[in-house]
Amino acid sequence: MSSNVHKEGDVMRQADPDGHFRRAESKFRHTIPSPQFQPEADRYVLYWHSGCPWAHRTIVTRQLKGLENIIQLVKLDGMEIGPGKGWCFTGQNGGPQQDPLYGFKYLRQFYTKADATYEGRVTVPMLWDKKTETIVSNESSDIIRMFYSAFDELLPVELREETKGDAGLYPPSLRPSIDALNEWVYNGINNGVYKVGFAASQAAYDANIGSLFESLDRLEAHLASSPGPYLFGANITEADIRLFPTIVRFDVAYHTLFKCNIKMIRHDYPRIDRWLRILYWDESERTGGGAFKDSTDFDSFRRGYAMVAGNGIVPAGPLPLILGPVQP
Ligand SMILES: N[C@@H](CCC(=O)N[C@@H](CS)C(=O)NCC(=O)O)C(=O)O
Repeated sequence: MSSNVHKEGDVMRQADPDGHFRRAESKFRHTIPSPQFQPEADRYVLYWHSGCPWAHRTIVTRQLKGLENIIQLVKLDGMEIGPGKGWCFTGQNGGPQQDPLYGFKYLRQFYTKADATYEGRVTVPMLWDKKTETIVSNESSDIIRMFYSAFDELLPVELREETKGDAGLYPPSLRPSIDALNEWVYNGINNGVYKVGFAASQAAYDANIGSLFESLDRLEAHLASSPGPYLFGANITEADIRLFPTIVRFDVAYHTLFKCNIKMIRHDYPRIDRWLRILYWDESERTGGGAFKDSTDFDSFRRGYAMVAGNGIVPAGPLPLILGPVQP
């Protein structure tokens, strides 16, 4: 009973027959660097949609790493429901009218170009290789790790992970701690909101809502017991990158549209809220000039979640969408 295989037209069906949402494994898991995929400028293209939290982490990382001139970005700006449809180009929400490489209208066309027999879900983010004309990866957690260091030889010395040492995004000294936190944050929070929001039965909702808020409580406690301002101290790490897209959507989308409404970040989790605002409002060099703020499109994800989890009506609040800047 897994959601691994979804036939065309199943875009809106997210839960398994028992009402539980189970995220499918990503199918394309190649790596850069590898013999087939070498780091080169202007060879790879990242396809994304601004509503998607998994794509959001790759966009943040691209900017934090200064990869803007190395990895091309192409924005899908629509979602159509029906057989053969899904993520698409409309030209009406800040993206191009059609794909600049092949003139495709749907993301699905890349998946079937890469693998004519592909039957899995057609998801963003997706990293495309222009040279071999195939998908490198459609797994955000792998893509961000490639971005940390695979292209470092093409970047100025000060942006390389080797130069940054313990201040890097995924420094060897912190890897076990980051991995451990990622694990429960993914299950309880990143994917936790989806297990609640896509639950198709009361039993599935009831089974998952508690662990989401227990995980948020645990996160608040983690921040209370750590030096801050970031999850692992004075430097932004992978743990912050992976958490941010979920937390920045929480009050304005998940709380209402996904029924994650036992508590709100801004009213009930002062340390998480502070952490969020420090990242969001930072437009200094530390964030590549605003990687978190620039990549956050509140309207896009409010509209997106209203469509997938509601009837398309976008709730007005809470206002403001995010509280103001705070000093780190
Ligand atoms: N494991 C993937 C998940 C990506 C994912 O689920 N993306 C969603 C958008 S937020 C998607 O494209 N959904 C379309 C579908 O499931 O049909 C990753 O982290 O990259």
